[in-house]
Amino acid sequence: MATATLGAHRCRLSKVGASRRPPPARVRVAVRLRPFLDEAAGASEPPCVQAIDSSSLEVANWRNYQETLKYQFDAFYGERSSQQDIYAGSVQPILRHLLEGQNASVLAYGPTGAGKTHTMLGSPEQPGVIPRALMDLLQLTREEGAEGRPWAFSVTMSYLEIYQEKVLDLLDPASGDLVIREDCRGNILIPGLTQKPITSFTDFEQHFLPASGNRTVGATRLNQRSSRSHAVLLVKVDQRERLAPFRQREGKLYLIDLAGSEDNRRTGNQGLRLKESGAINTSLFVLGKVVDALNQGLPRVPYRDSKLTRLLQDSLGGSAHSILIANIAPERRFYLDTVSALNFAARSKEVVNRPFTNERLQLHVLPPVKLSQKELLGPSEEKRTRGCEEEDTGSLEPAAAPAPASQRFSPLQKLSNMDPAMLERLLSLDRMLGSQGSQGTPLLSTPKRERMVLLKTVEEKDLEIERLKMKQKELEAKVLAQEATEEEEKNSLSSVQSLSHRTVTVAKPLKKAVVMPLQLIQEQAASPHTEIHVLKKRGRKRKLKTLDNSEPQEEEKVEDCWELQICPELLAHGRQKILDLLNEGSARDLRSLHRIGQKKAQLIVGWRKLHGPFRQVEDLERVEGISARQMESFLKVEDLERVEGISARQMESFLKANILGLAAGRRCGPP
Ligand SMILES: Nc1ncnc2c1ncn2[C@@H]1O[C@H](COP(=O)(O)OP(=O)(O)OP(=O)(O)O)[C@@H](O)[C@H]1O
Repeated sequence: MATATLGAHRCRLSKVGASRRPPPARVRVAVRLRPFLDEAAGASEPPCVQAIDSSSLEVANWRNYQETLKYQFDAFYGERSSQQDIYAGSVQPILRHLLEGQNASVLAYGPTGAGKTHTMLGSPEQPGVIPRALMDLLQLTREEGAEGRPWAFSVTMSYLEIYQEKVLDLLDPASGDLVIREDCRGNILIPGLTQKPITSFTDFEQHFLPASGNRTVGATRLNQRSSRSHAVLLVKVDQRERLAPFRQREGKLYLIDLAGSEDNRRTGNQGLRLKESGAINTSLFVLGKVVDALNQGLPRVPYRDSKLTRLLQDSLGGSAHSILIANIAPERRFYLDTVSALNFAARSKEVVNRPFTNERLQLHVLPPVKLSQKELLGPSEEKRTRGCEEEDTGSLEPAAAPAPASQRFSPLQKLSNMDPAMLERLLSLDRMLGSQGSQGTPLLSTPKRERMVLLKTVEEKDLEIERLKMKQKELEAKVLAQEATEEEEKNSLSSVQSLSHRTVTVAKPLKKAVVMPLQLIQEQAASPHTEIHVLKKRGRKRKLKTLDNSEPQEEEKVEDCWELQICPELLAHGRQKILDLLNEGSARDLRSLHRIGQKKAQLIVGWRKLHGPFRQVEDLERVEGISARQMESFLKVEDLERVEGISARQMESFLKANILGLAAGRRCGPP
């Protein structure tokens, strides 16, 4: 007895960065054998497929009837298996991933007439995977999203078919061929595809049943109601965290009933049917090539060679938990189709996906809009007397259908000359209050006076945070400078010449309250230590000593001389930060730099106004006293012409004092 050894290659994904890649999840493969459609035929001929156990089967080898081909899958469902067996055994377990913001897909594959539509759709008496999954998913989201649970859920559905390489919206058949796109994270999108919100199974049926009627089916010799297209039901589960940090997740479930591969000698297809069959077979052929490319780790996976594979890009070798249900028929006349479907299934089981949680933090930073004091304070006294409600909704219209998000925030937009970070916090606060139920008073609906008080409090807190951050930066720089001095002393004392450098792990600075995309946070987390190399011996320096009023004289003793050596990346980063500060910082910001007092800060600002931006940090040396005339026209600060600029000698110590501190603060985000 020979055993098939198919799909022996392990799939290697073409993307790099293995350490940060999500854990792999192999495409799971189940095989379902449909019963004989004609019982009489079943009684007279044995099925061409034999079950071995619940996950393996054997097929006679047509080249040598003394042999059988054995196949091992994740599950094998025999003729007597019910719709519930397939659903509970293979599909239900992946639904939970959707509630974790991950993608999942179920594909029914197999030759025409082998039972794909029966498996996916079923009948009212024997509902298939689609109605069962929807029923469970809606139930799950209801339970998990109940009041008091951390997440709120919303579910939407879209339904499309790929017919002769056209993507058609089954919920809006008039929309024409749609385009498939990919976002920056590799998610496949179809702009313009109808999305219907569904909250109950009745909702789902209301949309799904008529849309199913729009699917292209036709009669062939092998199937009276043969699907002439690939049908894709997309169910999106959006979830929103009710409390801070207000994460949002999106999980997508693809339920796909593929059109069957067709041998046109047996289907007797002609004309349109033949053309349809050509498109179906071509896309299934490309599907096979995609699976092979993934298995062999080829650098190019031909996803774009057909609409079907383009759509399945994030399900095969992509980000979804995928299950392939290969449907096969027992009749001998299906033998070759059966072996070919089993071979495809065996290859697919080697494909490895990398599902990840599709999560982001809510960030609606509004562009700052400068408004007059009058606009800031809202309508006039006279208008104020009309009542807070009208004023605070920012509209004279009575409350109607919920406005789009951008409009809902319009009252806050009036105050948007504030720091965007503060606005974001307010919006989050508002959403939090809003999500507490209709009784809660969202911040934006509070009377203006209270709102202003709240805004002021938040502003004060932000200022305090800023002050603390400045202080922290100063302390960090001091500690580093002190460490450097201690090290210098230590090295001088021990006179260990061989020591060329030492590595210091910079104390982790407090995190700045910046909302960052999860991916960015993960990337930053991947480099846990910031290393600065300090104290490289430069040589020996003669110490000069001044004797009385005479000229400086050389002292006999020579001292070791040490210099800071910072890793070049950090050095460049620190310099850039200083440069940014010099070009964009206010006089107050500039004072956060070491060796820059109030007057020098004003001088720099004045210089910038006169001469344009600094091109490099060293341009500071060019800063010198500004003439009284220039001062009058630009600064109106009388005594700056007496302030000296920064000399070349001061420059070195200025850089040392500042670069280290600023570079050490690199993980805190932009200045
Ligand atoms: N497990 C099953 N039990 C009973 N009848 C089945 C089963 N599977 C399929 N059938 C019946 O077999 C016939 C063909 O099935 P179906 O239309 O699902 O095939 P298909 O693979 O979707 O074909 P096509 O690719 O041409 O659309 C249908 O009449 C269906 O009811």
